[in-house]
Amino acid sequence: MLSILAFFAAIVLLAGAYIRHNRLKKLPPGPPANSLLGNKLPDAFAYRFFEHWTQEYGPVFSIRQGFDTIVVIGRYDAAVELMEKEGSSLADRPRHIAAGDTLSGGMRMLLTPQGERFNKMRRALRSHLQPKSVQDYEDVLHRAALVQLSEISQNPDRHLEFARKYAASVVMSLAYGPDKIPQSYDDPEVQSVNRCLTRLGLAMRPGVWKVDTFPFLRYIPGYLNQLREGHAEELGLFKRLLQEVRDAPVPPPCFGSYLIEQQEQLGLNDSEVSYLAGSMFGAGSDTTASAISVAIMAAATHPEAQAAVREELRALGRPPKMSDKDALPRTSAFVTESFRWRPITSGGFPHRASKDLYWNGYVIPAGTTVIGNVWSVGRDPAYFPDPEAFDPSRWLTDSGELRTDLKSYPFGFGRRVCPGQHLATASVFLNTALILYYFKLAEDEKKPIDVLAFTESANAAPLPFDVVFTPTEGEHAWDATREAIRQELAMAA
Ligand code: HEM
Repeated sequence: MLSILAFFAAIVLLAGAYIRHNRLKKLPPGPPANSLLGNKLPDAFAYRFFEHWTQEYGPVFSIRQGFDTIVVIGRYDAAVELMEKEGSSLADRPRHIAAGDTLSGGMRMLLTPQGERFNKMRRALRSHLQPKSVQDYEDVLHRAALVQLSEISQNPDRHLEFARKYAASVVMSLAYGPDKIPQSYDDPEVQSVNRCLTRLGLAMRPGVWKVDTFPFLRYIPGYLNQLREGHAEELGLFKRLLQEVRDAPVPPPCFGSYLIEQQEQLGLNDSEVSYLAGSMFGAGSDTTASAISVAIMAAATHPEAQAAVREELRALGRPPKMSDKDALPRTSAFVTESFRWRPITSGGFPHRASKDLYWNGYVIPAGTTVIGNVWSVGRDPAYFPDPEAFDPSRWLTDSGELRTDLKSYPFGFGRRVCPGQHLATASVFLNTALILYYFKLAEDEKKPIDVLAFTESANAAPLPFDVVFTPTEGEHAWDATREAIRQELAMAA
């Protein structure tokens, strides 16, 4: 008993010394903290709460959770200076024993620490998701977007569900080939992958797995069994899905085929390539679906911005395509503003400093968790005046072109920036353009949309909301609109 007490006393003393040592290093300012437990954080929407601390303590503030220091960046210039320019020193992730090491076996790219495995995975994903490769997927995206449009035209009340099905179709088809396009979001394979994602989301919730704060808990027999079983299940699923690609008589055009063909050159083992393809679904499906739904929400609640986009789209004289993007700056600006207004990964994803970093006379010590708070960076009043206003014109030059000198970082920062950003942007652009070409969107007066009602999770999804869809030509044009969409879909099939 005495030795256990002595052990814990030593931990407390060491932690105290560590905290004092970091204080001496002049950390960025921050709210006062309990000397042992650190700062109390709200149970929900910490990223919104952090905006208040940004206003109070400045663009870069520090907080503490147990023994860990966390630095939060909430303004544009500081994000560029630290997250972007110091990107190579912030390419690591904080250690996630529960979700990363155990549940993902260290192979889920999002949680993989900086190092050889991360570099190999990133190289493989990048080559397949760069802008040029995304262009090659134009037909897949176009067909899937038309399917979504057609479904909305039949059952407008279910627009959220159709956005989820669209995103699942695109990512499944890109990862495993066109045969894998699900017929519905309830498809058993989509559901199996989603079960894994739910488990991941739970394992990543701060405080759920105490082992992430007290690593010695990992040695308690049986403690991590539930996560180990989860890992075995998801590895089995990801391996089976990739094996189906391997067994196909003709390799389908997809990321899975590329991984199998290039496996040796990429230097990745069977489990790693399986996880890489499987992670694509995890990272890219619900995020894209939520971003499409946010654009729908923005359109329904901002009739003038919506009308400006429709005018541009209608001037084309035919339904828009992905390749029209350069000719549709207002539509692009609308999408970019929807990313800023309600970013999906609102709180950003934690990075880890691999060396001491210096900012304005403060030190961010090596080992610190650094979070670029996407919500706040996109609300920096110096760059985005009246930040809560939805105003696509902030992304346009005086001559109406899309600005290239501004970003709101919805896809994160530096070396860990989302490799799927071009694909996701193409998806949101195409769906927004097609929906606003064919339909006028409005709020239901009896059920106004709560534009702040989102899920509390790493990727925020809008809670169900009602939208009134009316054909662009008016109520009388429902049949003609459905027929026009049906014909376009037939041509694209
Ligand atoms: C609107 C949709 C999307 C949003 C908002 C989004 C956002 C993000 C963010 C914020 C990160 C973390 C960046 C950081 O650490 O600073 C991330 C990482 C990642 N995303 Fe996306 N993403 C989206 C779609 C996609 C798609 C379509 C794919 C793939 C098909 C994808 C694959 C990934 C992967 C693999 C990572 C991990 C990268 C790493 O840790 O190095 N994402 N995403």
